[in-house]
Amino acid sequence: MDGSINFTPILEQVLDEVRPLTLQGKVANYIPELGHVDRNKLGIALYLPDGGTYTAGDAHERFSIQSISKVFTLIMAYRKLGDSLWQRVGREPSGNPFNSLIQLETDQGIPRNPFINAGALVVTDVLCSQYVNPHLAILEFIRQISGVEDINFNPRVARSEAQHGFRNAAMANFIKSFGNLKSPVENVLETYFRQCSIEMSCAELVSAAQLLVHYGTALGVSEALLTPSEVRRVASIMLTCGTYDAAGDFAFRIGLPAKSGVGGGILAVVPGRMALCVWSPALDAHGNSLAGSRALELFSGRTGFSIF
Ligand SMILES: NC(=O)CC[C@H](N)C(=O)O
Repeated sequence: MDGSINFTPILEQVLDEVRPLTLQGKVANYIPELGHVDRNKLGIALYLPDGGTYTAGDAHERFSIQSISKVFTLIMAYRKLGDSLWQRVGREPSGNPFNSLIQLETDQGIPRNPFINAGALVVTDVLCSQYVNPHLAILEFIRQISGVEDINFNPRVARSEAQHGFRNAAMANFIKSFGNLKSPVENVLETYFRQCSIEMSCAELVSAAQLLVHYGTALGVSEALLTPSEVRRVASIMLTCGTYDAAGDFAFRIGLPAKSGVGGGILAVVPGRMALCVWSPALDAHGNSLAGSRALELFSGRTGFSIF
């Protein structure tokens, strides 16, 4: 695809086609505060290195990034620990739902990958050991790489999740029992719930993802934050684990490394080529945005933006 194409009409057409799907699926309400979001919201943003940013629909409205935050915390922890990170968390798809506890016992508290909740808690624990105020460090990092200074937490969402986060608390305690959480469980959970409550728009997420598109160089940051080979590894984990037990189906239908969140956002990235973010709050049974997944599928099918 060449940079002179105007992608806005393609994005608008994709949104028009998937709009009926926003009525299907379920807005996540196991975090009660997320259940109040309007299911009619639908936005998409595309960043191309040689073409800039294209947007359609509600691309500038902020939503709860939830598990998309796991991409940013993984990058931060990877920067700090390098390959020794993989002693504490694996990089194999789990084939199980994002909040499953089932493999943790047989795997001795080493979560399968950094994008299921168990793995993300370990990654957040790494940041708790590295920073005095890890939640502020995460926010600062996201502000820095996106170039948007007023990105923030939503304290109501963080509190709502803390009040109902029994599974995550069980998981964190279980991992701690195997010695794979170093900080107190309460600190790790508090940081994790806050990072999940960060609000960004599709346009802001594709800005932040420039770090991966440009092989480690972020917007407005002079030094490289990751090496090109680290970027390829993060993208590979997005492809194999970023959409949980639907990752195989995502690779088959869409062919893009992607990370979803229960706020209804999905961020897809191809290093060197593009970042694409879609938001529609209603989710399918795997916890991935239903209309959002279809939008990515239509877009990649129509433009040939697939890694395969
Ligand atoms: N898949 C997700 O977005 C899950 C994130 C959510 N905060 C949770 O821990 O349940």
